[in-house]
Amino acid sequence: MRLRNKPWAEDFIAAHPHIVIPNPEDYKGKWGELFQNDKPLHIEVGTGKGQFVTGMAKANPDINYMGIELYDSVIVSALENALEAGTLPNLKLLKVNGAHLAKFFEKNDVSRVYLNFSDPWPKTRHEKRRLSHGNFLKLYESILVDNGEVHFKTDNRGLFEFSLMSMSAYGMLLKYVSLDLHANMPEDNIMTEYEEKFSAKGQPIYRLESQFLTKKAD
Ligand SMILES: C[S@@+](CC[C@H](N)C(=O)[O-])C[C@H]1O[C@@H](n2cnc3c(N)ncnc32)[C@H](O)[C@@H]1O
Repeated sequence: MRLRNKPWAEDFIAAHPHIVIPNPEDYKGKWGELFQNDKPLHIEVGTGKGQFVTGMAKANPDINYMGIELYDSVIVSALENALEAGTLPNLKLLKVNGAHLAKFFEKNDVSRVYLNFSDPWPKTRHEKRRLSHGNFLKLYESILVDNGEVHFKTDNRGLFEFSLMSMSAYGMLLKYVSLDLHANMPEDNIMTEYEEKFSAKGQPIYRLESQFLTKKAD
């Protein structure tokens, strides 16, 4: 059943606490207890309707996935996608602001961060809201394992260039950069909703993989 009536979203979400975690602060430092295993945890910040995390969870049962989304009205669609996909014990959703990740995760909780088609916030005065701004990178570093990675896809050239510069200025290693992912699409690429929409229009998809480097002691 597809829910169109968004006022129902809150109740629908609350009825599925095994997928949309109602008390994420309880698992800080011990997410393995929730998943009942010690597999690595990969999170997507700004998961939208969750097509990517659901597809990744199906394709990679040895990794735990968590889709993080700000809005009830959007995460309800991710929940519907997760339910339609059937039993995926390695998939959870969190309805929280990505700016507050440190409330729910601590160092070594997360092995990889995905940022897919993040809002570009094109005005310079809003650049701190971009999910690849240095302040967000610092936050990701504080919850990732040593040498943890950030994987990023976008259709937006301005955001892509900003993110390359931001990650490079932060001292991250740029491991992979593509200016047209679909020209030579990796077999294991899982498309997001936005990726499908923009690539269908013939727009190039930019992608990068970057890695935090362990800081040497002085
Ligand atoms: C443009 S959509 C992309 C959705 C999906 N990742 C995709 O590629 O199809 C960006 C999503 O990020 C969410 N978002 C933006 N800022 C966020 C934040 N600070 N924390 C969590 N989600 C956020 C928005 O609500 C929106 O659903």
